[in-house]
Amino acid sequence: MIHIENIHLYRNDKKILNDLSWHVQKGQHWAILGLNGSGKTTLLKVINGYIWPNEGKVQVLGETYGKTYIPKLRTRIGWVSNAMIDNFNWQDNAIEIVLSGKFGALRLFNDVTEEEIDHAVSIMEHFHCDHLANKSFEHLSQGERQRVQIARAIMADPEILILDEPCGGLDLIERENLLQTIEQIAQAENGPTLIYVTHHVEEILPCFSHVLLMKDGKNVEANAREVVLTDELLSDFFGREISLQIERERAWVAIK
Ligand SMILES: Nc1ncnc2c1ncn2[C@@H]1O[C@H](COP(=O)(O)OP(=O)(O)OP(=O)(O)O)[C@@H](O)[C@H]1O
Repeated sequence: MIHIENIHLYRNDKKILNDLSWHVQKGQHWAILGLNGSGKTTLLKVINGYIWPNEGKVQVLGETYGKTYIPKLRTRIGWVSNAMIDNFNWQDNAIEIVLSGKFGALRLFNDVTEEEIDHAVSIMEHFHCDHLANKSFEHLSQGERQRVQIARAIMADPEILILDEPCGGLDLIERENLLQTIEQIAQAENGPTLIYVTHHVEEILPCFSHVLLMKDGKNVEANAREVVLTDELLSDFFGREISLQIERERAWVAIK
C-alpha cells in the first residue's frame, strides 16, 4: 500500500525527514507514535503528495511519485487532520461537508443525487452524527467535527485513511467514543488501511497491527504492535523509564 524508501527532506538546512524507510502492506493498520516535531505530519504530507522529499522513493497504492498524477491518486487517500478543518467553510452544514468528500473538494460545488444524499446520511448514522446533518460546522463541538470529518473521508471510499491526531482536544468520554468508531472502521470488511498518528500510547488500539516510532525524522522502529509496545523499547525511545500496564489489550503508560 505504501512503500517509502530512504527519503530525506530538508528545509532551510534543517533535516526534517532523515533517511526514512517504511512499508505498509495490505491488511495492516498502523499507528505512528512520535514526540512533537518528530516529522509525523511532514511524512503524511509526503504520502499525500503535498510536499516532495529531496531524495528517496515514494510509492503509494502502486503509483510511483514523479510518474503519476497526484490529484487523482489523492482521491484514493482519506486524510483527517486539524490542518484540513481550517480549509472548510464553517458555515456549511455537516451533511454538505460530508457530501463534499465524494468529490474530493473542500466545499460542495456539485449537484448531488438523492442516492448520494442517502449514502451520506447512512454514513453519518454509522458514525453517530446524523442528528447533526443540518447543523452548521461552526456550531459543532470538537468531537462532533471529528466525526463529521471522518464521515467525509469515508464518503470517498478511500483505500487508505490517515487520521492525524483525531483525538487531540477531546475529553475522555469523547475520545473513547471516537476510538470505538475508529475500531469499527478497522474491523469493516473491505475497509481502508488505517494510518493513525498520535502522541499517546493508550490510543493505540488492538486493531492497529503495527506501530512506527518516529524521532528526529527517522524511523526508530517499525514493527508489530506487541513488539514495539514494551517497557524496554518505549523507555529507550522516550529516554525515560516507562512502565506499561496492559488492560483490555490496551497499553497505558506510567513514567517512573
Ligand atoms: N516548511 C518547513 N520549514 C522549516 N521547518 C519545517 C517546515 N515544516 C516542518 N518543519 C519542522 O520540521 C519538524 C517536524 O515537523 P512536523 O510538523 O512534521 O512534526 P510532527 O511530528 O508532526 O509534530 P507535532 O507532533 O508537534 O504535530 C519541526 O521541527 C518543524 O518545525
